[in-house]
Amino acid sequence: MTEVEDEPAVAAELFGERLDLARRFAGALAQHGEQRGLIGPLELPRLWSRHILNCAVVAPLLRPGRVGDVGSGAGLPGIVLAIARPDVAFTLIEPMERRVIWLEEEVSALGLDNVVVTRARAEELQLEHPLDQVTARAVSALRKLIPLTAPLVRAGGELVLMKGANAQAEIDAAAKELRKYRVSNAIVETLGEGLLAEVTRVIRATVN
Ligand SMILES: C[S@@+](CC[C@H](N)C(=O)[O-])C[C@H]1O[C@@H](n2cnc3c(N)ncnc32)[C@H](O)[C@@H]1O
Repeated sequence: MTEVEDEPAVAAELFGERLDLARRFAGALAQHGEQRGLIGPLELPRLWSRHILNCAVVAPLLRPGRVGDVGSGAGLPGIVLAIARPDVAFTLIEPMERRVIWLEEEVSALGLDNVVVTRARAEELQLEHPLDQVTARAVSALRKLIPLTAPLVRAGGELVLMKGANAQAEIDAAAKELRKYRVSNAIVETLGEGLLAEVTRVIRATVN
């Protein structure tokens, strides 16, 4: 054992009996991701440890209910979370046609019956039922991400936004937007410490 736990055990715990689905998704992304413009070539060798598992550690934060993933792109974190949490209904929100096609193909190939893919810019989306939680990864800085995500969430719901090491600075810079969109209790939470090669940071905040 090195300074991190052994990754197969972490993956088995996060995905349970759906570990094979996660491996199939990682395999598809490794095979087609670069050619379809979903993932850079430098990311391929660390796809499993730095992308799939870094997204999967967010899964325990989700409540059974309706979760949207804004800017799903390659399916990170949306598809990974949908594999890990079959009890949650996911809406993957992505405006780019070729990425939407990829997401729809993977949802169908993996047989994910808890996922709907919606082609839209998040700020233009009209939802019949607001979401319980919204996730996003690598979409934009928090002050720009708040107007895209908070309006999709019901009062009392939550934002769970994957961020880098400067997450707290992003919260500080977004004070005006947090107020305007009635988002409170923004905190940075670190996930996967001692479990993953690189920790995952999320900003969690309540939408009022
Ligand atoms: C850098 S990619 C990140 C994709 C994925 N979340 C990941 O971590 O690999 C940003 C994604 O956000 C999408 N996006 C950009 N603006 C958006 C908007 N207004 N609403 C929804 N998605 C948006 C882009 O099309 C793109 O797929």
